[in-house]
Amino acid sequence: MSTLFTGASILGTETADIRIADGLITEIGTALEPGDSTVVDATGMIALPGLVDLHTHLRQPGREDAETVLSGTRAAAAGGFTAVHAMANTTPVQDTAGVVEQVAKLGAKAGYAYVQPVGAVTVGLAGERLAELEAMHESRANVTMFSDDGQCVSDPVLMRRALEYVRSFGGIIAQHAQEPRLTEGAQMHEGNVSAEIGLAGWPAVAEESIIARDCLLAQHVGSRLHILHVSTKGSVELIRWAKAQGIKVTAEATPHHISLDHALARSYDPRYKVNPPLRTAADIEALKAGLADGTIDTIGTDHAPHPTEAKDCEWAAGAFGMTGLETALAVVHKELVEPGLLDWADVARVMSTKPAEISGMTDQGQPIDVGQPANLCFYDPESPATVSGRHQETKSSNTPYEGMTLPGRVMHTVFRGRVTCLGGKVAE
Ligand SMILES: NC(=O)N[C@@H](CC(=O)O)C(=O)O
Ligand SMILES: [Zn+2]
Ligand SMILES: [Zn+2]
Repeated sequence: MSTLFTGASILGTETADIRIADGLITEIGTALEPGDSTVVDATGMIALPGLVDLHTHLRQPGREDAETVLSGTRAAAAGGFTAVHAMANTTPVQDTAGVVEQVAKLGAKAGYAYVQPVGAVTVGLAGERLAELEAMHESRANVTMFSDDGQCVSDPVLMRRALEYVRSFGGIIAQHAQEPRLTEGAQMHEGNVSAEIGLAGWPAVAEESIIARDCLLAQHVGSRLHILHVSTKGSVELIRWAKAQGIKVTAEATPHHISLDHALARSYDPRYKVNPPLRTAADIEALKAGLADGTIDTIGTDHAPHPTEAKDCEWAAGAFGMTGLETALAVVHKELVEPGLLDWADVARVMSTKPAEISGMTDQGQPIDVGQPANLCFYDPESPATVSGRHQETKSSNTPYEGMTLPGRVMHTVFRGRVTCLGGKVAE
């Protein structure tokens, strides 16, 4: 069985037909004969390697009311993703070989995207003692990335030990950079809007001080560090400095931090409540410039589904987090491609090649070439779509883009040769 995608523009440049069979790309060329292939029209669409997200909350085990591995990977397929990294803040926490293997197994069973579990750095995300990092690495889930995301590994000694520990097997620590003492009770970005509306502020320095510390620790012990959801201009500057020193640091920005700002909190709608908080226009500009010059390596969605009751309430009681898998590519198109900061090859880099490389994946993030695994995303850049949380694949409706029109949409997704999304509809 083979499928022929016709007329797509590969990374926004040459137009070609792409044939896939047996999980691989078997032919690329112009005016290919259909033969007995199923033909899928991709005219005018941008063909990208399947997107890879290093930062996804799938909520299973524990919060299946908000998301499951199945619903979350269906959302991934709808968003053009062929691999997601399932964050460790589940219940129970992904801090043992048993739990990470269970999550990987659920991913394989669902079949919509590669599910790579992230292991917790500390037992129960409690920040007190290291989890079984090596056992998780050696398990069938083959964990290489570890994170207490949701919590910061704030103890510098523990952070140092974690960095040292994973160095032996080429692992990486992904830090949620938030000095907890500086953010006690914090509700939103600390600035003129928080002062005006009377919500407790989360200062930029709470993020920047941890990034500075951890870059120096990574340098000291010679280990790899990844900074999750970078949100401030100062953070971008620190990471640019660290990279110039040769420190092995990589960094991520989310679609929401490059598109939305703290003024939205004036609505008191907890839909805009997220950790780290939405920042200022100047921070947004710095993040975009950082993505354009490579200081920021990846776009990570931080897809964080929450059930209605956790968001349908007053701001202070609302949960932190926003969904993002199904809007990520269109937001990147709008915020980075339309203004000319990135071209589609850059998008492939920040949303597929780089994240796959950071995680050490070998069959994702590959170029669109004959012989490569058939992991593909076809995006129509001229088909605006209005976001509706209720109509998304994710179980939760806490999208910050509700009612907004984004400039394009993912039409087809192929995961290891399986068409997981066709014409904007996720396969059954
Ligand atoms: N980003 C968030 O606001 N929330 C995330 C945790 C996290 O990414 O820190 C969640 O798990 O809900
Ligand atoms: Zn986080
Ligand atoms: Zn997260």
